[in-house]
Amino acid sequence: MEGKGKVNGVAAMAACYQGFDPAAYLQYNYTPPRADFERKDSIVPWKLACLHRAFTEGDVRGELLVDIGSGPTLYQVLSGCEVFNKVLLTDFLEVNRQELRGWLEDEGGCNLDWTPYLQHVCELEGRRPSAWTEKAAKLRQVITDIVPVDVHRPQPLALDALPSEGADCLVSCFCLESVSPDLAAFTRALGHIGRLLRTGGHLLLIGALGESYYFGGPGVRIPVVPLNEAQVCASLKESGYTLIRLEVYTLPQDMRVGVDDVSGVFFVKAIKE
Ligand SMILES: C[S@@+](CC[C@H](N)C(=O)[O-])C[C@H]1O[C@@H](n2cnc3c(N)ncnc32)[C@H](O)[C@@H]1O
Ligand SMILES: O=S(=O)(c1ccc2c(c1)CN[C@@H](CF)C2)N1CCSCC1
Repeated sequence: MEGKGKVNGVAAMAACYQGFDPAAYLQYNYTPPRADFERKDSIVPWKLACLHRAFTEGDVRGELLVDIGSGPTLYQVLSGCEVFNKVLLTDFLEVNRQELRGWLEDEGGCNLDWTPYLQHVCELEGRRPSAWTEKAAKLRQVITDIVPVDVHRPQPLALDALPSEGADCLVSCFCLESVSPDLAAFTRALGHIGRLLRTGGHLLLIGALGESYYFGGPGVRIPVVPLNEAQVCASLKESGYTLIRLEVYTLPQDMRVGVDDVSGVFFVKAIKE
Protein backbone atom coordinates (compact mmCIF):
# COMPACT_ATOMS: atom_id res chain seq x y z
CA MET A 1 0.00 0.00 0.00
CA GLU A 2 2.80 2.40 0.91
CA GLY A 3 4.30 2.00 -2.56
CA LYS A 4 0.93 2.64 -4.25
CA GLY A 5 0.34 5.68 -1.99
CA LYS A 6 3.78 6.95 -2.93
CA VAL A 7 3.05 6.84 -6.67
CA ASN A 8 -0.41 8.42 -6.29
CA GLY A 9 0.92 11.26 -4.10
CA VAL A 10 3.69 12.13 -6.56
CA ALA A 11 1.34 11.83 -9.54
CA ALA A 12 -1.14 14.14 -7.79
CA MET A 13 1.60 16.71 -7.25
CA ALA A 14 2.58 16.56 -10.93
CA ALA A 15 -1.07 17.15 -11.84
CA CYS A 16 -1.16 20.25 -9.60
CA TYR A 17 1.74 21.71 -11.58
CA GLN A 18 -0.03 21.51 -14.93
CA GLY A 19 -1.61 24.91 -14.23
CA PHE A 20 1.60 26.60 -13.05
CA ASP A 21 1.90 30.09 -14.54
CA PRO A 22 5.48 31.45 -14.58
CA ALA A 23 4.46 35.08 -15.13
CA ALA A 24 1.98 35.02 -12.23
CA TYR A 25 4.44 33.20 -9.98
CA LEU A 26 7.11 35.80 -10.67
CA GLN A 27 4.67 38.61 -10.04
CA TYR A 28 3.49 37.08 -6.72
CA ASN A 29 6.96 36.51 -5.28
CA TYR A 30 9.60 38.52 -7.13
CA THR A 31 8.07 41.97 -7.50
CA PRO A 32 7.13 44.46 -4.74
CA PRO A 33 5.86 44.35 -2.04
CA ARG A 34 7.56 41.01 -1.51
CA ALA A 35 10.68 41.84 -3.51
CA ASP A 36 11.51 45.31 -2.19
CA PHE A 37 15.22 46.10 -2.22
CA GLU A 38 14.67 49.38 -0.36
CA ARG A 39 13.20 47.61 2.69
CA LYS A 40 15.87 46.62 5.17
CA ASP A 41 13.80 43.64 6.43
CA SER A 42 12.93 42.38 2.94
CA ILE A 43 13.47 38.72 2.18
CA VAL A 44 15.16 39.21 -1.14
CA PRO A 45 18.30 40.99 0.12
CA TRP A 46 18.47 38.39 2.90
CA LYS A 47 18.30 35.50 0.42
CA LEU A 48 20.85 37.08 -1.90
CA ALA A 49 23.22 37.76 1.02
CA CYS A 50 22.96 34.12 2.21
CA LEU A 51 23.82 32.87 -1.27
CA HIS A 52 26.63 35.39 -1.77
CA ARG A 53 28.29 34.45 1.51
CA ALA A 54 27.88 30.71 0.88
CA PHE A 55 29.44 30.86 -2.59
CA THR A 56 32.31 33.21 -1.68
CA GLU A 57 33.57 32.12 1.76
CA GLY A 58 36.20 29.90 0.21
CA ASP A 59 35.10 26.28 0.66
CA VAL A 60 32.79 26.04 -2.39
CA ARG A 61 34.75 25.32 -5.55
CA GLY A 62 34.75 23.26 -8.76
CA GLU A 63 33.54 23.25 -12.32
CA LEU A 64 29.80 22.53 -12.33
CA LEU A 65 26.91 24.10 -10.39
CA VAL A 66 23.45 22.57 -10.84
CA ASP A 67 20.24 24.37 -9.84
CA ILE A 68 17.46 21.89 -9.04
CA GLY A 69 13.91 23.08 -9.77
CA SER A 70 14.97 26.49 -11.14
CA GLY A 71 11.43 27.43 -12.05
CA PRO A 72 11.32 30.76 -13.93
CA THR A 73 13.90 32.39 -11.63
CA LEU A 74 17.60 33.22 -11.86
CA TYR A 75 18.43 34.92 -8.54
CA GLN A 76 19.70 31.63 -7.12
CA VAL A 77 22.75 31.50 -9.46
CA LEU A 78 23.76 35.18 -9.57
CA SER A 79 26.59 34.65 -7.09
CA GLY A 80 27.44 31.10 -8.17
CA CYS A 81 27.99 32.15 -11.80
CA GLU A 82 31.19 33.95 -10.68
CA VAL A 83 32.55 30.79 -9.01
CA PHE A 84 31.66 28.02 -11.50
CA ASN A 85 32.51 27.74 -15.20
CA LYS A 86 29.38 25.72 -15.90
CA VAL A 87 25.85 26.26 -14.57
CA LEU A 88 23.07 23.81 -15.38
CA LEU A 89 19.49 25.02 -14.86
CA THR A 90 16.71 22.46 -14.47
CA ASP A 91 12.95 22.32 -14.15
CA PHE A 92 10.05 19.87 -14.34
CA LEU A 93 7.93 22.10 -16.60
CA GLU A 94 8.63 23.17 -20.17
CA VAL A 95 6.90 26.51 -19.51
CA ASN A 96 9.58 27.31 -16.93
CA ARG A 97 12.45 26.07 -19.09
CA GLN A 98 11.06 28.27 -21.88
CA GLU A 99 10.93 31.29 -19.53
CA LEU A 100 14.61 30.76 -18.68
CA ARG A 101 15.54 30.34 -22.37
CA GLY A 102 13.75 33.63 -23.02
CA TRP A 103 16.11 35.40 -20.65
CA LEU A 104 19.12 33.52 -21.97
CA GLU A 105 18.38 34.57 -25.55
CA ASP A 106 18.09 38.22 -24.41
CA GLU A 107 15.39 39.10 -26.94
CA GLY A 108 12.81 40.41 -24.46
CA GLY A 109 11.16 37.01 -24.12
CA CYS A 110 10.91 36.85 -20.33
CA ASN A 111 8.40 38.00 -17.73
CA LEU A 112 10.65 39.63 -15.16
CA ASP A 113 13.37 42.28 -15.34
CA TRP A 114 16.21 40.76 -13.30
CA THR A 115 18.25 43.98 -13.37
CA PRO A 116 17.58 44.96 -9.69
CA TYR A 117 18.72 41.48 -8.62
CA LEU A 118 21.86 41.67 -10.79
CA GLN A 119 22.64 45.15 -9.46
CA HIS A 120 22.17 44.07 -5.85
CA VAL A 121 24.50 41.08 -6.19
CA CYS A 122 27.10 43.32 -7.89
CA GLU A 123 26.99 45.56 -4.81
CA LEU A 124 27.42 42.52 -2.54
CA GLU A 125 30.54 41.73 -4.59
CA GLY A 126 31.93 45.22 -4.06
CA ARG A 127 31.27 46.19 -7.68
CA ARG A 128 29.32 49.21 -8.89
CA PRO A 129 25.66 48.45 -9.68
CA SER A 130 26.26 49.38 -13.34
CA ALA A 131 28.40 46.23 -13.61
CA TRP A 132 25.10 44.33 -13.84
CA THR A 133 25.48 44.13 -17.61
CA GLU A 134 28.80 42.32 -17.18
CA LYS A 135 27.22 39.93 -14.66
CA ALA A 136 24.33 39.23 -17.04
CA ALA A 137 26.83 38.47 -19.81
CA LYS A 138 28.81 36.21 -17.46
CA LEU A 139 25.66 34.29 -16.49
CA ARG A 140 24.65 33.87 -20.14
CA GLN A 141 28.17 32.62 -20.83
CA VAL A 142 28.30 29.96 -18.08
CA ILE A 143 24.75 28.53 -18.39
CA THR A 144 25.45 25.37 -20.38
CA ASP A 145 21.88 24.03 -20.63
CA ILE A 146 18.32 24.11 -19.30
CA VAL A 147 17.07 20.54 -18.84
CA PRO A 148 14.15 18.53 -17.41
CA VAL A 149 14.33 17.26 -13.82
CA ASP A 150 12.15 15.11 -11.54
CA VAL A 151 13.36 14.92 -7.93
CA HIS A 152 11.07 11.94 -7.25
CA ARG A 153 13.11 9.77 -9.60
CA PRO A 154 16.14 8.05 -8.07
CA GLN A 155 17.98 9.49 -11.08
CA PRO A 156 16.44 13.01 -11.32
CA LEU A 157 18.31 14.01 -14.50
CA ALA A 158 18.99 12.31 -17.82
CA LEU A 159 22.05 10.09 -17.56
CA ASP A 160 24.03 12.27 -20.00
CA ALA A 161 23.22 15.53 -18.21
CA LEU A 162 26.17 15.33 -15.81
CA PRO A 163 29.81 14.18 -15.98
CA SER A 164 30.49 10.82 -14.30
CA GLU A 165 31.96 12.48 -11.19
CA GLY A 166 28.74 14.46 -10.64
CA ALA A 167 28.16 18.12 -9.83
CA ASP A 168 30.49 20.06 -7.55
CA CYS A 169 27.64 22.07 -6.03
CA LEU A 170 23.84 21.93 -5.99
CA VAL A 171 21.53 24.83 -5.29
CA SER A 172 17.78 24.35 -4.88
CA CYS A 173 15.21 26.92 -3.78
CA PHE A 174 11.58 26.37 -2.75
CA CYS A 175 11.47 23.14 -4.73
CA LEU A 176 11.54 19.94 -2.65
CA GLU A 177 8.89 20.93 -0.10
CA SER A 178 6.72 22.39 -2.88
CA VAL A 179 6.67 19.27 -5.03
CA SER A 180 6.49 16.51 -2.39
CA PRO A 181 3.23 15.02 -1.08
CA ASP A 182 4.66 14.45 2.41
CA LEU A 183 7.79 14.64 4.59
CA ALA A 184 8.95 11.15 3.63
CA ALA A 185 8.87 12.10 -0.07
CA PHE A 186 10.74 15.34 0.73
CA THR A 187 13.47 13.33 2.46
CA ARG A 188 13.66 10.79 -0.39
CA ALA A 189 13.95 13.66 -2.90
CA LEU A 190 16.85 15.09 -0.89
CA GLY A 191 18.54 11.72 -1.24
CA HIS A 192 17.83 11.55 -4.97
CA ILE A 193 19.42 14.93 -5.70
CA GLY A 194 22.32 14.00 -3.42
CA ARG A 195 23.22 11.28 -5.92
CA LEU A 196 23.91 14.06 -8.46
CA LEU A 197 26.54 15.59 -6.14
CA ARG A 198 30.12 14.41 -5.77
CA THR A 199 31.32 13.38 -2.31
CA GLY A 200 32.51 16.54 -0.58
CA GLY A 201 30.30 18.67 -2.82
CA HIS A 202 28.06 21.36 -1.31
CA LEU A 203 24.29 21.68 -1.16
CA LEU A 204 22.77 25.17 -0.83
CA LEU A 205 19.08 24.77 0.00
CA ILE A 206 16.53 27.54 0.46
CA GLY A 207 13.00 26.63 1.44
CA ALA A 208 9.75 27.56 3.12
CA LEU A 209 8.98 27.00 6.79
CA GLY A 210 5.44 26.34 7.95
CA GLU A 211 3.98 26.60 4.46
CA SER A 212 1.05 24.34 3.57
CA TYR A 213 0.07 25.82 0.19
CA TYR A 214 0.93 28.44 -2.38
CA PHE A 215 -0.65 29.79 -5.56
CA GLY A 216 1.34 28.89 -8.69
CA GLY A 217 -1.05 30.98 -10.77
CA PRO A 218 -4.59 32.39 -10.55
CA GLY A 219 -6.62 29.68 -8.82
CA VAL A 220 -3.69 27.21 -9.00
CA ARG A 221 -3.42 26.16 -5.36
CA ILE A 222 -0.44 23.85 -4.80
CA PRO A 223 0.00 21.92 -1.54
CA VAL A 224 3.34 22.22 0.29
CA VAL A 225 4.88 20.03 2.98
CA PRO A 226 4.89 22.25 6.10
CA LEU A 227 8.45 22.05 7.48
CA ASN A 228 10.10 23.18 10.69
CA GLU A 229 13.83 23.59 11.31
CA ALA A 230 14.16 20.28 13.17
CA GLN A 231 12.57 18.36 10.26
CA VAL A 232 14.90 20.03 7.75
CA CYS A 233 17.94 19.09 9.85
CA ALA A 234 16.72 15.51 10.37
CA SER A 235 16.02 15.03 6.64
CA LEU A 236 19.48 16.35 5.71
CA LYS A 237 21.14 13.94 8.15
CA GLU A 238 19.00 11.01 6.95
CA SER A 239 19.91 11.81 3.32
CA GLY A 240 23.70 11.77 3.85
CA TYR A 241 24.53 15.45 4.34
CA THR A 242 26.47 17.17 7.11
CA LEU A 243 24.98 20.52 8.04
CA ILE A 244 27.42 23.46 7.93
CA ARG A 245 24.95 26.31 8.58
CA LEU A 246 21.21 26.89 8.95
CA GLU A 247 19.83 30.43 8.88
CA VAL A 248 16.18 31.43 9.27
CA TYR A 249 14.22 34.48 8.12
CA THR A 250 10.86 35.20 9.78
CA LEU A 251 8.28 36.77 7.52
CA PRO A 252 7.09 40.27 8.54
CA GLN A 253 3.30 40.32 8.94
CA ASP A 254 2.78 42.65 5.95
CA MET A 255 4.61 40.18 3.71
CA ARG A 256 1.78 37.70 4.19
CA VAL A 257 -0.14 38.70 1.08
CA GLY A 258 -2.32 35.67 0.40
CA VAL A 259 -0.28 33.96 -2.30
CA ASP A 260 0.85 31.38 0.26
CA ASP A 261 0.92 30.82 4.03
CA VAL A 262 4.70 30.77 4.42
CA SER A 263 5.79 31.82 7.91
CA GLY A 264 9.54 31.79 7.40
CA VAL A 265 12.37 30.87 5.07
CA PHE A 266 15.39 28.69 5.79
CA PHE A 267 18.84 28.73 4.24
CA VAL A 268 21.00 25.62 4.52
CA LYS A 269 24.63 25.09 3.58
CA ALA A 270 25.56 21.43 3.81
CA ILE A 271 28.20 19.05 2.49
CA LYS A 272 27.67 15.57 1.04
CA GLU A 273 29.52 12.97 3.08
C1 LIG B 1 7.95 26.97 -5.90
S1 LIG B 1 8.73 26.71 -7.45
C2 LIG B 1 10.43 27.21 -7.09
C3 LIG B 1 11.01 27.97 -8.22
C4 LIG B 1 12.35 28.67 -7.96
N1 LIG B 1 13.40 27.71 -7.63
C5 LIG B 1 12.26 29.75 -6.86
O1 LIG B 1 13.18 29.82 -6.06
O2 LIG B 1 11.28 30.48 -6.85
C6 LIG B 1 8.86 24.95 -7.51
C7 LIG B 1 9.42 24.44 -8.83
O3 LIG B 1 9.51 23.01 -8.79
C8 LIG B 1 9.20 22.51 -10.10
N2 LIG B 1 8.79 21.10 -9.96
C9 LIG B 1 7.54 20.60 -9.92
N3 LIG B 1 7.57 19.27 -9.80
C10 LIG B 1 8.90 18.90 -9.75
C11 LIG B 1 9.58 17.67 -9.64
N4 LIG B 1 8.93 16.51 -9.53
N5 LIG B 1 10.94 17.70 -9.65
C12 LIG B 1 11.62 18.87 -9.76
N6 LIG B 1 11.03 20.07 -9.86
C13 LIG B 1 9.67 20.08 -9.85
C14 LIG B 1 8.12 23.42 -10.61
O4 LIG B 1 8.01 23.35 -12.01
C15 LIG B 1 8.57 24.78 -10.06
O5 LIG B 1 9.36 25.45 -11.00
O1 LIG C 1 10.94 35.51 -1.94
S1 LIG C 1 10.47 34.65 -0.90
O2 LIG C 1 11.49 34.12 -0.08
C1 LIG C 1 9.61 33.36 -1.61
C2 LIG C 1 9.88 33.03 -2.88
C3 LIG C 1 9.24 31.95 -3.44
C4 LIG C 1 8.33 31.23 -2.71
C5 LIG C 1 8.05 31.59 -1.43
C6 LIG C 1 8.70 32.66 -0.87
C7 LIG C 1 7.06 30.86 -0.59
N1 LIG C 1 6.23 30.01 -1.38
C8 LIG C 1 7.04 29.20 -2.25
C9 LIG C 1 6.20 28.13 -2.85
F1 LIG C 1 6.99 27.13 -3.23
C10 LIG C 1 7.67 30.05 -3.33
N2 LIG C 1 9.52 35.44 -0.07
C11 LIG C 1 9.14 34.93 1.19
C12 LIG C 1 9.08 36.00 2.19
S2 LIG C 1 8.17 37.33 1.67
C13 LIG C 1 8.83 37.64 0.15
C14 LIG C 1 8.78 36.43 -0.73
